Amino acid sequence: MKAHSGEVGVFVRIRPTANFAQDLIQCLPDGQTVNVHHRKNSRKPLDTRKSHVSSWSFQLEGVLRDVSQEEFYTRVCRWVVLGALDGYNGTVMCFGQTGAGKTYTMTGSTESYKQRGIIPRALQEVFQEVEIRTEHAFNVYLSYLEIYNETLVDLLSSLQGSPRPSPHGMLVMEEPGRGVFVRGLSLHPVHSEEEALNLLFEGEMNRIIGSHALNRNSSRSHCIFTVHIEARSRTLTNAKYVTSKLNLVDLAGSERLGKTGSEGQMLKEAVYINRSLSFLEQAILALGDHRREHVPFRQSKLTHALKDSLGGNCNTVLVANICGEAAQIEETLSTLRFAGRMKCVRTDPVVNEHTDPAAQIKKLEKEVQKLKEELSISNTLVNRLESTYKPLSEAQQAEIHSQVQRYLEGSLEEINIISVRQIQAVFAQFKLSYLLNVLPVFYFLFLPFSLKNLPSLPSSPPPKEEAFEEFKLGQGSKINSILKENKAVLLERRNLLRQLTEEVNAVKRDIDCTATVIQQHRELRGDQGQYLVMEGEPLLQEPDASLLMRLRDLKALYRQRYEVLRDIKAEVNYCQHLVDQCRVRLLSEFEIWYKKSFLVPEEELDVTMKKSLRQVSKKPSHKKKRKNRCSYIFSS
Ligand SMILES: Nc1ncnc2c1ncn2[C@@H]1O[C@H](COP(=O)(O)OP(=O)(O)OP(=O)(O)O)[C@@H](O)[C@H]1O
Repeated sequence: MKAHSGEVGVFVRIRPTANFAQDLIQCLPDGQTVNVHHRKNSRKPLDTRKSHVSSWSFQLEGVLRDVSQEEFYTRVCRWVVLGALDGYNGTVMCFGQTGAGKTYTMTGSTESYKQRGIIPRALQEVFQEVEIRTEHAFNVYLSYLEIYNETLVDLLSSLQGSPRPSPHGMLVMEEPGRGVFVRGLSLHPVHSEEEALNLLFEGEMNRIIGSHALNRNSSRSHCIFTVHIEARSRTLTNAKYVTSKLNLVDLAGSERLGKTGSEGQMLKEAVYINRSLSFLEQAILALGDHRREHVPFRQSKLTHALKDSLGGNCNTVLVANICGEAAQIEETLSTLRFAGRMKCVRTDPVVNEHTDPAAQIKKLEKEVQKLKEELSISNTLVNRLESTYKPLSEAQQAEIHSQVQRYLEGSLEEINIISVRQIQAVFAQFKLSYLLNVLPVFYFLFLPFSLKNLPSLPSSPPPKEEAFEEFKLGQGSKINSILKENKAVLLERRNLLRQLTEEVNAVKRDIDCTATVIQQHRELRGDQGQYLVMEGEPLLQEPDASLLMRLRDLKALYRQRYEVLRDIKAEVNYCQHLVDQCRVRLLSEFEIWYKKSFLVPEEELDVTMKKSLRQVSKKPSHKKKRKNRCSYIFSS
């Protein structure tokens, strides 16, 4: 199933009625056009003297009247569900006035199996496909979110294994790579259609129980049922996998406040619904206008939660549910206008492909192993010595250090290349020498190691610990003092870093507190009905200007301190690097000094050292050959 690139799929579904207003609503035979004629005084159809008739024509992807639930699902939703199984995000959303058939379309009627709606049919389709697509392993999870009066409710939180509700409540959030998600919303793994349906019923039940307990109307909320799908190939052993979200959204019914004459709790619910639907409309308008750079998604919980499901990287379908009666003609018109705007929103779905880091590592490890084996075979074929992939031993490192020093001093003409690892170690030694010579702090302290000032040779070597202390006071005193100095600088930088981190965290806490207070102010005003609604448009009152200014200043301070923190972090890393380098240098010089000072027998030397020493011995030397091999080592 390919994605529908282009526009959002918009369909109209007309609720069956015996009083269909034939003269006001005309469905054209093309199955895509609906014409509406509206008389200003249509509530009094007989009084036609002063009425003025206006006509509108809406062309959509489909106008569906008297279609069964099965046909509706097949024509409107099936492709979105199949797309989700292929890794495309999908959204099907029902919009319309109260009683127009949104819940019937989305969930269906409990009266008969035939009348089940989109959600149960989609769940059936998903698990049928999971059975068929044996080349993939699927993981399916469900979540069920309700938004009532701008409050987020987890309809599946009563289930076993759900995370404990966060003390901060649920929150719509965004993260790079993860997109929009609701923090604190429980996600439940399901393995069969039956298990999934049980969760749907549980959620429906919780919605009803919640509405009774809190004395509110269950159809006065927005509901988002989400099927989260993850698919991994069973045949390809690559680390790639795809994920998708299928959002099935039943919006609360839109209604005109004046018409219903509602008051108290009902009025408050209606204000919240109208406000969030008006924000939804604003977001849709912005999405449809390609010149607009900013889309106001954060104005309500609904638009924020649906941010990545209304167009863009998503197969989106809007079902505009309308009533066919003359008395509802104004609401029908307003629903069709919304549908017309939604048609302008563009979609460009792409598969959500991810790379599994653990699988990627496994794959690379296998590849390395294979390459090693191939290299080993090729070495055998050309009679080359086996390369080793183990890290260099201390003795090997000491030898490389000695070679580099002698090379720099001019006593060694060239360094024989043995392996890539050895080349890297040689370069590291060059770098270290360079750093020790050019950095001002080391410049005057650094003196190249000299073999001429060797101590007189004792008969048996002293313990290494003792010798090391002696070395640090004598031959290695310079590099030791550099190490000490660098350690002190590192400590001082680390303290500064700790101090700055605390400062930055304190500013962050301040920002969070201020933002919470601002949010509380806003909610308080909303609760007290201070959000005015004029002509369906909500008027927002801002919290105290001083709080907003404080938030702005805190954010600026945070940015500034964060930059300093970042610089200090880099300095600490650099200082740590220097300390490590000095430590290696001190140890390797000590190793050389120890061996040279205390006549370490040749057998104790590493094979690599012996080899390179022999190479040196083979070279024509301007120095006199000695009988004793050890004394020869010292002279080189
Ligand atoms: N296509 C249809 N065929 C048969 N009955 C329908 C159809 N659409 C809606 N109904 C019936 O109309 C009534 C109202 O429908 P429904 O509850 O789905 O409306 P709604 O838009 O969800 O309303 P609300 O916004 O209040 O939740 C229900 O009894 C439902 O069974």
